[in-house]
Amino acid sequence: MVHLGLGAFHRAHQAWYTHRANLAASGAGGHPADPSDAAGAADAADLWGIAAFTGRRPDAARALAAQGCAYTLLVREPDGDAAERITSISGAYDGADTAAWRGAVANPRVAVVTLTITEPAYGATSAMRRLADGLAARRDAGAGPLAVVSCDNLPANGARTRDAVLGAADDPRLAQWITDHVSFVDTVVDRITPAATDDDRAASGDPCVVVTEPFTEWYLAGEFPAGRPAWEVEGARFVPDVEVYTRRKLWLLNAGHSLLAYLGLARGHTSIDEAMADGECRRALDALWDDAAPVLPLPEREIRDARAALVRRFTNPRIRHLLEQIAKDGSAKLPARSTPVVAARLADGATPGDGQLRLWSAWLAHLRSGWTSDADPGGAPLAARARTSLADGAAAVVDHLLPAARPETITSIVDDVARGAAQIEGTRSTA
Ligand SMILES: NC(=O)c1ccc[n+]([C@@H]2O[C@H](COP(=O)([O-])OP(=O)(O)OC[C@H]3O[C@@H](n4cnc5c(N)ncnc54)[C@H](O)[C@@H]3O)[C@@H](O)[C@H]2O)c1
Ligand SMILES: O=P(O)(O)OC[C@@H](O)[C@@H](O)[C@H](O)[C@H](O)CO
Repeated sequence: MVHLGLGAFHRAHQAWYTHRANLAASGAGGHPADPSDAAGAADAADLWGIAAFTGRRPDAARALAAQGCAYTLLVREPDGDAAERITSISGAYDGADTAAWRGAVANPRVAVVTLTITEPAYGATSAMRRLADGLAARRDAGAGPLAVVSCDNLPANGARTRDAVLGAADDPRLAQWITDHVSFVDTVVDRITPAATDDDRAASGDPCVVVTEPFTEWYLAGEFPAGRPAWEVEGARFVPDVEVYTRRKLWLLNAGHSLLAYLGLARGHTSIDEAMADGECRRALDALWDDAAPVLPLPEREIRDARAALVRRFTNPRIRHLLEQIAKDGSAKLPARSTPVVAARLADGATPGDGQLRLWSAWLAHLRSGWTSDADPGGAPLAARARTSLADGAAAVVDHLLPAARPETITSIVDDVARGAAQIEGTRSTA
């Protein structure tokens, strides 16, 4: 396997599933061969190794390579940590090392490329060019078909990757080769994995430690023309279509996270569990979920259970998920987390939903006071307008989140969003 985006989540999720699949295959577990080394050990045929590339900076690759690519996964249970040594990553590389990248993707023993490159990367050209470049090297090497598996929090992430990579392939013959040989798998991934802290590193004695929660989920839909690890060993589910799971995850968990982040920051909180202890945030979360429930194509009972499970996960005081981390890149995240709910409600003749608009208001308040260009480069034009006035900011937010709505609908939503932000800020909506 090859991975792009060597962050915390990949190491808590795909690398862990692969590690466990290796353990099951070998009976004992072992360190697999590095797929970037074309002459790598053939005796590890049943084990899967991951050549993992960082996306933007070399630091994570250097630190991991310096310790032989193995690291500690701390699974934070409510009453203590369970530590596991993960050995599925077999090589860690600076993403800027284009020779290593091309060599890895072109290796005929590589069957799967996974991605965790964050949501904005799908609208930017650099990551998709890199992927197209690797696939061009694979075509030139005659290395055959493979699967590309996006593991980012986006609806139809496989289809979205395919469209973006075809857009980045300037040569039509490469685009045709990709269409004929590359399968883009849609996924829904779930495991709350906050960035590790200095305390976590000191306590574990591992500079590359990853901290995560016990819960984990992975739905996949698509073909693996060159094979794959037995991820089902740990419960990964291969399904014909992931759409319903996508909606449940993005509309409940991720939208809830974004609401708690923007409202929680405005109310002086630092982490998800702190925001959950604030009655005002909890009521806002319930209202957000109440709005999503009627347009979620799931039995009522399933939605109730999913909400209860999320309350348990969000209130885990041992997972300190920082609101600042979740608040990043709102301009790329909210169109997937809230827009479809509001659009579906409007299409059903319902109101946009006060709970959803509270999220939009909280985001507007954040654009006015908490936004920084490195935390959300794509939000710059919105923040500029938001800082001019609440009314202009509300219009910019609604334009961004609901570009196709009817003018009379927009006018009333803009007013509501401005009023909500004024209330969060304790100012007047005309300010
Ligand atoms: N952390 C979680 O709880 C979680 C859970 C489910 C899904 N995810 C998905 O995984 C993504 C990464 O989360 P994380 O916790 O690993 O974050 P992280 O900050 O630890 O790592 C992000 C990785 O993405 C890379 N990256 C960023 N922009 C890129 C670009 N333009 N091109 C290539 N690589 C790029 C970075 O270099 C880094 O390796 C999230 O954005 C989300 O879509 C995360
Ligand atoms: O990772 P992001 O930046 O897409 O979103 C922040 C969180 O909402 C997210 O990481 C969740 O923790 C995760 O999606 C849980 O599976």
